[in-house]
Amino acid sequence: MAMGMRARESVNMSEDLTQAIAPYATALHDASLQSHCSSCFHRIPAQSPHDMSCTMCGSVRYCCSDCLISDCEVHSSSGECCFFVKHLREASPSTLTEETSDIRAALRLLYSLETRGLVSSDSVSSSNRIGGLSASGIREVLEEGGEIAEGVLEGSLLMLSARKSRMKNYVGLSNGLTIEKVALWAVMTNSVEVQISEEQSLGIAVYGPSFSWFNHSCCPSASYRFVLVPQNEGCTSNKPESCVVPVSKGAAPDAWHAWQNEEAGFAHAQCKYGPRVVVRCTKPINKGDEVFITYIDLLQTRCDARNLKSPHNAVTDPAIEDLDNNLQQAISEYSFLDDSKACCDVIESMLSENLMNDLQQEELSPRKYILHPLHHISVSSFMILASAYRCSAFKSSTDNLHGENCDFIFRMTKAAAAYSIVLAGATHHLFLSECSFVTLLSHFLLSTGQSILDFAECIKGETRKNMPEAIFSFASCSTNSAKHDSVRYNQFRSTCEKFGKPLLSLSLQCWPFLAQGLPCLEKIKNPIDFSWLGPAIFQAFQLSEEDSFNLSGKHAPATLIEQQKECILSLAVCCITYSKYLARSKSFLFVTLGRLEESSSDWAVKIFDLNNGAKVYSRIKEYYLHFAKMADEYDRSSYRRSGADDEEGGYNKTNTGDYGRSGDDYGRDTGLFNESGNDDNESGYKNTNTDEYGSTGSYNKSNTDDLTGGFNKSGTDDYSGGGGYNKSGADDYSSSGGYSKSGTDNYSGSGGYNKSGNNDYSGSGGGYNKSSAGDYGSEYKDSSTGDYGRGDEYKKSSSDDYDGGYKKSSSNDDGYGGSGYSKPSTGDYDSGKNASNTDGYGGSGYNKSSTDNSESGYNKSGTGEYGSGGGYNKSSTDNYESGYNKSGTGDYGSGGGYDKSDAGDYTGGYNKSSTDEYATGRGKTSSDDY
Ligand SMILES: C[S@@+](CC[C@H](N)C(=O)[O-])C[C@H]1O[C@@H](n2cnc3c(N)ncnc32)[C@H](O)[C@@H]1O
Repeated sequence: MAMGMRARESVNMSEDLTQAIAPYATALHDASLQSHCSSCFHRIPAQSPHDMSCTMCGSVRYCCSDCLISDCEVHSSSGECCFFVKHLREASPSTLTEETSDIRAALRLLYSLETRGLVSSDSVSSSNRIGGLSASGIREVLEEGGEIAEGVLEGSLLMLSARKSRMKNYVGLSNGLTIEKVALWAVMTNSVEVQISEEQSLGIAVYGPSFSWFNHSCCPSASYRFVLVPQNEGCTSNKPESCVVPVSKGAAPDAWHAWQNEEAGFAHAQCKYGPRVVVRCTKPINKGDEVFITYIDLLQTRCDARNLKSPHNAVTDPAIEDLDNNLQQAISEYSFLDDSKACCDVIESMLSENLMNDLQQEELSPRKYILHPLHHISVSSFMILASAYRCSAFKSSTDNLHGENCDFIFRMTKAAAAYSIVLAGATHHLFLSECSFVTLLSHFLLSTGQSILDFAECIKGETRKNMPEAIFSFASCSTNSAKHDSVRYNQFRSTCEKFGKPLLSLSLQCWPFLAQGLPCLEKIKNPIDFSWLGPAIFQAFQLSEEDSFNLSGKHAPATLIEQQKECILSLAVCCITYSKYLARSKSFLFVTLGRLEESSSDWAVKIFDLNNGAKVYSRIKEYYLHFAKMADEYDRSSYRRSGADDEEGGYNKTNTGDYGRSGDDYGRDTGLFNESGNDDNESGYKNTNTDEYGSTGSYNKSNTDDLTGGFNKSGTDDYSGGGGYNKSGADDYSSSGGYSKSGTDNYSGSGGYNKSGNNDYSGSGGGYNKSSAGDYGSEYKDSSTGDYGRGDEYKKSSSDDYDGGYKKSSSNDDGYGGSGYSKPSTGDYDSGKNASNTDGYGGSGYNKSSTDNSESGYNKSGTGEYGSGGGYNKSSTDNYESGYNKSGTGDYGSGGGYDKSDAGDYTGGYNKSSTDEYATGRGKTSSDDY
C-alpha cells in the first residue's frame, strides 16, 4: 500500500498547496544544538538575556521561556534528555562523533505518536507504517545487514536505553522488530532537512501524512519551504485549506486515522513552535494529478554522460565514475590544504582532458565516452571552480591590501565570472525544458551577476570601498509575493525567453574574452545556448548574425575594450534582474528572495563607475529599465486581486460586486473567473453542497458528484468508514485522472514502481538508490549519478543553493551574496562528496553521512581534522569588506565548506539546500508496492 498526494483542484504555478504544516518531531543537528533553539529553531543571539538550557543534560538550549516550556516535556519524556546524559557519559570517542539527530528525532516522534495514541504494535507490524508514515523496507534492510542495518540496530538500542526509565510498557513487534527500530527507520525515510534562508541545514523534521505522503519525482510539480514561528508568522502560507488530498492504493485504516488526527490539528497543538513546512506547486497542476516533490538533486538526474556512439543515450560507465571519484578526491585534498588555486588547477586539468570539444570531432576520436558540459560532473566542477576562483581572488585581495597582486586577482575574478556564466547557462538550458530548475537558475544567475560585478570592480582596479558607485533601485519590481502567487504559466515562459535573448547575446560578446586562457572554457563555444553540442541537445535560441559571428570565434578580443566593459556590466544587470524576476514570480520566499531583500526592501544594484562612468551608467540604466519593463509588463498582464490594483488592468473586483471571498484570485489561468465559497469554476468543477473535504477526514464525496478528470470513484470505492478517501485494491487510478504517474515514472510493467533513467529506487535500503554507479550497500562509493541508497543519507532541504560555492553564513556579506552551493550538514556536496557534520569536517567540504563508509575511496580519519568550521579556512586577518565579507563575529564556523583559517569562514562552502531534497532517504525500497 502506498500513499501519495494529488490536487483536488486545478492550480496554477506558484500557489501554495498546503497550509503551514507543523511537524510531528524535530531535532537540531548536533552542530546546531548550542547555536539554535531546540524548540523554534531560531538562532540564539550571542548575548541573549533569555537564553536558557536544560538543567539536566545541558545539551539543548532555548531562546525564551515559551520555547523552553513548550519543549521541555517532549525533551525529557521522550528520553532525549536521558539519551544526552547517557550518550555523553558512556559513548566512546568515536561514537560521539556520529550525528545523533536521527535518533533524537525518532525518540521525539515515538513520544509524540504515543501520546496521541497513534502507535499500536499490531498496526505497525501489519502495515509497515507508524503514525501513518511509511516504514516500508525495514525488514529487507535488516535482513541484508550492512552499515545501514547496523545504524538502525545501534540507534534503536540507544533509543531503548534512553526510553527505558520512562517507558510504561515495552512494545515488541514480530520478527525481531521493535518499535524503536521502526520509528528510527520512519525518520530515516520520511524526515527532511530543515533549511531556513541561506543557512546550512539546521536539523531535521518529520511531518505527518499531509507532507510525508508526497512522493518523489525527477520532474517534480511542487517544492517546499520552511517557515519558523513565531517570528516569521507573517511568512506562513495564507492558504485557507489544503489543495491536495491523499490518494492510496489499498486500504489503510491506521494511515487514515493518522491523517485525521493531523487534520484535526494535533501536530500544531503539540509542536507549537517547530519549523513549519509549506508545499507550493512549481507548475500548473490539473485536478486529480498526483503532486510530486523531489527528494534529490535535480542536476544529478539530468546531467548525464553521453555515449558518443549513440548520442541520444545516457550512459554510466566505470571510467566516468573513476573521473568523478578522482575529482571529488582532488577537491577534498586541496580543500584540506587550503589551496583553492591548486584545487582549480587539478580540476581543470582533469576536466579539460575529458570535456567534449566538438561533437562532430569527438565522434571521430577513438575514445568512447566523453563529458559534455551538461554532464553533472562538468556542472559540479563548474560550481567548484567558480567558487574556488572567487575564493582565491578574495584571499589574494585580502592578503595584498595594497594591490600588488592585481594581475592575479584579475585572472581569478575573470575565471570565476566565466565559470559562473557557464553554470547559469547550463541551468538555463535545463530550465527551458524542465521548469523545476527555476530555483537553481535563479540562484546561479544571481551568483553570476555578483561574480561579474566582482570582476567589473577588478577591472577598475580599486576596492569596492573606495569606488564611486551609482545605486538605483528596482522600485518598480515590487516584491509583494501575494501579488504574484498566481501567474500565467505561458507568460512566465515567454518572459523567460525574453530574458534569455539578451543573456545569450551579452554572454556571447563577453565570452571570448572571459574564457580566454581557461582551457576548459575555451572548449565551450557558447555558454548559454548548448545547441552546438549537437542535435540531441535542445536548441533554445535563434542566433542573430552578430551572435553567430561571435560564436564562430573568428574574432577573439584579447584586450578589454570599452564596449566589452559595458557589455560585462550589462550582463551582470541582466543576470541579476532575471534572477530577481524568477525568484519573485515563483515567490520562492526563501533563499533567493531573502538574499535579494537582504538589507532593504528596495533592492539595489551597484553599478561601478568605469573609465567614462556617466556614459556607461546611462547605458546600463537603459538596460536596467529595459529588463525591469520586461518584468513589469509581465506583472501588469498577470491577474489582479483587489480594487487597489485596478489601474493596471487585469480583472478588477469592485467594492459592490461580490466575486466571492476577498482572497479569491481573479483571472488565474483563464483570465476571468469568479470563485465563490468553495466552488472552483476554473475547470468546470462544481463543488456541491454535499461534498465534503475534510470534516471527517479526507476526501468524501457524494454519489452524485462528478469530478471528471479528478477523483473518480469506482463502484468498489469506499469513501465511508473512517471518512477518508479509501479505495479498494481493485481500483485503478492510472487511466482517467486517478493516481497518475508522471512522465518518467513507470508503474506499469511488472506491477511495481519502475525507475526511469538512471534512478533506482530498488536498492537495499529503501532510499533513493542510484543505478549501478553508486552503491552504498557495503561501502561508500561516490559516483557520478549520486547515491541515495540507504534511505537516509543524501538529504538536502528545499532551499538549496548552488550558487557560488565557498560560502559564508547568511548574516555576512562575502560577495557571494549568501549564495554558494549550500546544502545542509548531513548531505553535503560542498566540494564534492560530503559527509555529515559528525565527520569532523564541520559539515563542509568533503562530508559524508554517518553511515557512509569510504573504505574504497576517500577515507576520512576518525575524528576528522578539518577543524570546526569545515575545509577551507581563511586566516584571521582577512577583511572581506570589498567582496567576500565575513561577519563581525567572524564565524562561518559551524557548517562551512571552503573555510579560511582562524576567524574567517565560508560556512558551508558548497552548500545546497531546500529545493533539493534528499530528505533522509525518502527512498523507496524494492518491497514498495505501487
Ligand atoms: C516520504 S514517503 C512518501 C509517501 C509514501 N509513498 C507512503 O506510502 O507513505 C517516501 C517513500 O515513498 C516511496 N516513494 C516515494 N516516491 C516514490 C515514487 N516516485 N515511486 C515509488 N515510490 C516512491 C518510497 O518508498 C519512499 O521511501
